[in-house]
Amino acid sequence: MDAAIRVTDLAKRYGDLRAVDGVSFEVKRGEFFGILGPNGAGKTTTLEIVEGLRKPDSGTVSLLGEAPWPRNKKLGQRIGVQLQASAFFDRLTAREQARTFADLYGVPRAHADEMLETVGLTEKANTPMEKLSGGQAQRLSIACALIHEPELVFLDEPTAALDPQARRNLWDLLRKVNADGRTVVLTTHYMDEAESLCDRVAIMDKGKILKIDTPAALVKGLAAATRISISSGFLSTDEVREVAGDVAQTDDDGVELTFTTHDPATILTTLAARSALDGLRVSGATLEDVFLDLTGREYRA
Ligand SMILES: Nc1ncnc2c1ncn2[C@@H]1O[C@H](COP(=O)(O)OP(=O)(O)OP(=O)(O)O)[C@@H](O)[C@H]1O
Repeated sequence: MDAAIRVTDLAKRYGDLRAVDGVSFEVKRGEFFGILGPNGAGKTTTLEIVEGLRKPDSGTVSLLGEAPWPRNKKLGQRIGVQLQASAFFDRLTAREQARTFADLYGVPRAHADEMLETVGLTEKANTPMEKLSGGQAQRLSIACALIHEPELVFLDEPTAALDPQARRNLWDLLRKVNADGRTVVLTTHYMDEAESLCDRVAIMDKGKILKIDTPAALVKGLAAATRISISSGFLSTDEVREVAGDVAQTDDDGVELTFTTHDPATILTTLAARSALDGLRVSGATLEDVFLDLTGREYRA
């Protein structure tokens, strides 16, 4: 089957800044695809070019088999773009916003109410935008992006600034959107979000895609395997290095001393012998380790 999105050698500069610097990737139909990277990596610019909102300096985009630029009316009905909540009218209620979108897309207004139900906002249908919580406003923006039942949905940092519970609720909603057969493309600077939701993740930094794979394969390909944390104050970072020659990356933030190792068994035995197991946490490598491995620096969203 043809790809939902095919991007080849995309580039976009703002003055001297290469915001997008030779980006290529493909998204399969039905896939949940994530672009993960810190602030300023170029995720939004990439997404806007793919959506047809911005013109690239060079490179090509095929979106559902069409060119999104210059503005392509055929695509409007087939894709959904989640707008930031700030793009709504404050005084309108959730239902009025959703109905406005239904009118814009020429779909029955009943769809607006169905979508509010899908995103769990029926109870807030008569609440004005300005009185919705951050999570509710994000849900409304997703409802509006889905109102015309697009094949493909773009979400730009959909859970930014939400509390952990609201984020997890929204994750469930996004999984449902994808399980309904829609292709979902999301940008995020949250590692755990990419890991939990996406079939495949493109790790982006400084305008370039460094690697694309499933979260599991990204982590598996990594040399650093196990992350061990113990309470601070039992050993110094120097002592950790002494105890275990095979230690990469130690960090003591005053609460926890954390390091990664290829040889957890030996190190855990040594820590036990020194009665330094207080607050012990052991975990496998995460996408944060992948980022560190790829860029040589800690991930700071
Ligand atoms: N219209 C613009 N004019 C000039 N520079 C821009 C413009 N839009 C973005 N940039 C710059 O291009 C770079 C990439 O920005 P972009 O918004 O694509 O990154 P991002 O990965 O989406 O980051 P964020 O998570 O902060 O939104 C940044 O350094 C940003 O400051």
